Amino acid sequence: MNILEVENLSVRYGAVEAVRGLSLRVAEGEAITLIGPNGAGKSSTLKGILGLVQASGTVRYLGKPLLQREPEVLAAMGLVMVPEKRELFASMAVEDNLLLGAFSRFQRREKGIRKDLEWVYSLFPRLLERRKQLAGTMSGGEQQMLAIGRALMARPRLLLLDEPSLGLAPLIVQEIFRILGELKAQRVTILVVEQNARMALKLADRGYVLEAGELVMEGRGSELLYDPRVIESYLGIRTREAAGG
Ligand SMILES: Nc1ncnc2c1ncn2[C@@H]1O[C@H](COP(=O)(O)OP(=O)(O)OP(=O)(O)O)[C@@H](O)[C@H]1O
Repeated sequence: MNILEVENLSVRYGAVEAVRGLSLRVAEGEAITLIGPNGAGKSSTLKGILGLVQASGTVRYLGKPLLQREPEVLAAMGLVMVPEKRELFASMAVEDNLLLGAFSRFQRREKGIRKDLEWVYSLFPRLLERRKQLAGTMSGGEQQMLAIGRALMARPRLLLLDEPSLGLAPLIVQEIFRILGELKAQRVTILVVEQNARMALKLADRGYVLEAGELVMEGRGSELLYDPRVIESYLGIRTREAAGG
C-alpha cells in the first residue's frame, strides 16, 4: 500500500519556481530518498507536501487527499517531520523534549508513552545518558538524535527527514544513518531528503534525484549508487568508497 502519493507538485516563491511537476510515491515499509544539490528544491518539496509553503498538485496520504495541514493534526495522523533546523526546546531537558513529541497522543495511556521512551532510549543510548541535560547544551549530533527521537515519540506512520546529515561530522553522520537503517529494519516508513547522496542511497530502497526543481532520475537505491551520472554528479571522489560498500 502506498502511504504517500505526490502528483505534479509545484512550489513557487514569487518569481522563483523551486519545484516543478514533481511526482513520487512511498509505499509502506519503504525507505525513500530524495537527493540533489544545494538549492535543487528538496526542502521545498517536503514543505510543499506538508503544506508549510504554498504548493499546487495532489498529495495523498493513506489514499486520501491531504487537506489537514496543522503540524499537530498531521502528527496525530502519523505524518511527522524532523526539520532541518531541528527546532528543539533548548532550555528544556532532553527527556522533556522527547515527551513533547508524544503530545499529540496525550490521551493515550502513560504506559504506552513510557514504552516508547524506552524504545527511543534503546535506539539512542546517548539520550538516556543525557536525559536531564538541557537540549540546547547538547552537541550538534546529539541534537539531531534528539530531534529524531522526538519525532519517533509521535509513533510515525511516515517519518520525513530534512537533511539529517547537515553540519555534522562524518562519524556522526554514519551513526545517524546506522540508526535510520535500524528503523528501516523495524519497518518504519522513511522519506529522507539529503545532499549526502552516498549515505542516503545506501539506506534507501528507492531514490529520486532532483535538479533545479525537477526530477531527473529515479530508481532503486543500489542502482543509483552505481549509476555513472549519479557517481559523477553526486558521489565525486567517493566513487571507490561507494563501490567498496
Ligand atoms: N522562502 C523562500 N523564498 C524565496 N525563495 C526560496 C525560499 N525558500 C527556498 N527558496 C529558493 O527555492 C530554491 C530551492 O530551495 P530549497 O531549500 O528547497 O532547496 P534544497 O534542495 O533543500 O537546498 P539545500 O540543500 O541548500 O537546503 C532555491 O533557489 C531557494 O533559494
